[in-house]
Amino acid sequence: MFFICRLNRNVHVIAAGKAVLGMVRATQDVLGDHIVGGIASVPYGIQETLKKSGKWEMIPKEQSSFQICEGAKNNAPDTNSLATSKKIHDLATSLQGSDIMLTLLSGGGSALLPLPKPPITLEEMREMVAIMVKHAATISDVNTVRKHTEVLKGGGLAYAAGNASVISLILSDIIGDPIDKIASGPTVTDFSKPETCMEIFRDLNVTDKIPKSIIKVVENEISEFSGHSALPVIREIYAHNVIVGNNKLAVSAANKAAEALGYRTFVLSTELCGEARDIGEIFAFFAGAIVDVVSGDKAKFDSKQRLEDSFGISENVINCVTSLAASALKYGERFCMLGAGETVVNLKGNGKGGRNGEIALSSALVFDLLSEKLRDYDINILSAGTDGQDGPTESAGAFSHTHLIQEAKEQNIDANTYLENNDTFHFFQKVSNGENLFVTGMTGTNVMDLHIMTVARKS
Ligand SMILES: Nc1ncnc2c1ncn2[C@@H]1O[C@H](COP(=O)(O)OP(=O)(O)OP(=O)(O)O)[C@@H](O)[C@H]1O
Ligand SMILES: O=C(O)[C@H](O)CO
Repeated sequence: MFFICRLNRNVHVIAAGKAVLGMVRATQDVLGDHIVGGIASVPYGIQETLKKSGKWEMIPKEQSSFQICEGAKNNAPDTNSLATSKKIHDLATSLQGSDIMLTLLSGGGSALLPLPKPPITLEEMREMVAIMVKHAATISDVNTVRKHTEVLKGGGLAYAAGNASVISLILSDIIGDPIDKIASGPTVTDFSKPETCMEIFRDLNVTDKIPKSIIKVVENEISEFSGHSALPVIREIYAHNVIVGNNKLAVSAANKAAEALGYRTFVLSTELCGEARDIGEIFAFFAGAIVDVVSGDKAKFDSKQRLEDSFGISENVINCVTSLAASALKYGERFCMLGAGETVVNLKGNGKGGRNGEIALSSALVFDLLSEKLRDYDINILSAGTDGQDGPTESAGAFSHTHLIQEAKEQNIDANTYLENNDTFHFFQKVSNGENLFVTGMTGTNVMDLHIMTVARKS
């Protein structure tokens, strides 16, 4: 793509997402007074949290023409983020051809940039997302629908900026870094067809539950644009979209930190997805398979077989992990397996929890199943959201270990009941006074979830 724009005190910054405050600050440091103003839509409380944790390098410098607006409690669009979106839309439409709109985007941007297409209301958008998420829709599916039903998404923000030059710096929180899906792609030409929205509703079996106004907007689009892109392809010429970070960076940093602490490490994948509980069980069965190899016993309960049969993990990968771990453990070293990605939860209960709570608790239940075999090993798992928020909870995630379930039993807490009710937050809050909850507060970044398992022989 050929792209020229002249930097001359003409940069307007528009930022939206959980991780954009630090990005705003970095652009201020680099561009100085070339930035003439802007608006950042960020989550409630993030400025205070970052200040309290001493992350001053992530706090933007004060500038009267730059507004920082907080909103979207619990990552759901609200009247505050709607008001901010309207201001952002007005700013974008006021730009001239000689202006540069520097857009900073990260995950969480969808809830922070809501502007439903009439007659859809904010409440109906919230309802639609809640229904889809409850039926385990992936974020890609949710955002495909958002792109067709909201003004600023699916390239709408770039479109509003008319002839201004649009440059977007994007921090990815979606597997595979799809620029059109992250924060619902406000500056990316949308090539998805509106028909896909109806297919997604059908596949999730939720068509009847989706508010009528949303169905109507999608149907109108289908008849209006049938067979074409929802936006003129010419938008591509003006928008330059660049991924500036993703979960591979976070995993690589965690991997280096583990090595520095003396662990032998293995990265299972940075694209873990599917049902959260499966990922928890996979990690725990890997621990079982590792211990089987170290002990050389003919296992009573074959974890390797379980990894292959129930989760389709290839024999090659299992052998690779177990032999690496076994060679470390045999020589007194510790082993660390890392993974990252974003799972889904098929919500059946009415409890409070998140993907990471489910991963931690389901891994603990497998540890309990394998407790006899694992008794000479110190095995811990941390599963957490890099943004510091695990679903609608106050924690980033939770720790799991080989005696967690036993500990809970001794405290008359039944893990299965909590897991079945999707109530993992309360489980972890209750057991041992919450010592296994991982509470960080908002971190100022957002590159999906991290899962870390350490395995060591007990001394
Ligand atoms: N009670 C619960 N137990 C388990 N998971 C839940 C529960 N309630 C919500 N979730 C899950 O939490 C997730 C929504 O949380 P959140 O809005 O923080 O998502 P996110 O993907 O981390 O946000 P973003 O990507 O926009 O930064 C969904 O995957 C949803 O299924
Ligand atoms: O904001 C969003 O849409 C999600 O975090 C994915 O980027």
